[in-house]
Amino acid sequence: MSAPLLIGTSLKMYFGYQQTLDWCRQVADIAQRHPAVTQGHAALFIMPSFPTLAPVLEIVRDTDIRIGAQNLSDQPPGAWTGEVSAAMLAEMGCRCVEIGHAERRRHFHEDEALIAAKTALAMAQGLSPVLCVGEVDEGDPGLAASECIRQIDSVLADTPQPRGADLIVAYEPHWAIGASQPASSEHISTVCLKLQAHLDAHGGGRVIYGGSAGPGLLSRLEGSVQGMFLGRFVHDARAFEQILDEVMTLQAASHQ
Ligand SMILES: O=C(CO)COP(=O)(O)O
Repeated sequence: MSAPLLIGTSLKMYFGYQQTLDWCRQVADIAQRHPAVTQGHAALFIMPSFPTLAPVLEIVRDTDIRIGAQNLSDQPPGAWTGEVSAAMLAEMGCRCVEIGHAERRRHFHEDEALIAAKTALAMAQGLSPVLCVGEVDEGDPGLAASECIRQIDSVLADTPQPRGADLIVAYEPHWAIGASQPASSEHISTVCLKLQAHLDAHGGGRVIYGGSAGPGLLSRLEGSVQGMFLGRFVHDARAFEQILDEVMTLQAASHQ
């Protein structure tokens, strides 16, 4: 059987505390009964805000949903007021962590050296980095892929290989985040296939797409991505279910 499609989301800073827990209960319920998940065709991950990590880990305890943080410190534990270490995230049961999102690069001036340090610490603690890469402005997909490969190589230069499935690269063109619709399917497929070929040749990893993704997109991408990184368009948890329905349809089609 092929590897499960990765279907994940970051809740960013949209939801309140109780709202996050309620939404996670809904998704956990979907995960426990949807055949895409129970038959191993989809693997889910959720990245809620820091204060909700502990109760969310408890909510998903009887599921295979992976929980991750949206950020971590670039430093080992110590005198870093307000920061959260990779070690603590791993200890509490997180299995992945988001690194280098466009919003953190833009608003918090995160550069590649910082993103590389966070990635190395996450990997050392056994957390799967969800490493976000993407071009700033809309343009040629070949150039976009080259820019993303440059970002990947810069960040991963000093991390050990093979990385296998532990590395998730989220291709998120900055211009398609928070937009009314995702990048074109042709653009996404061209870039993601190039990134996947690059990872396959350099230590492994899996490429997923994010940026105004929602129901319907996975089907249009015809197998050119290993999953999706979702935002606003799964704030209604029923959209998660629709996307898992698509996973089942794709799975059935691949056996015809
Ligand atoms: O940045 C994203 C996921 O991390 C995408 O967010 P939106 O789907 O809301 O544009």
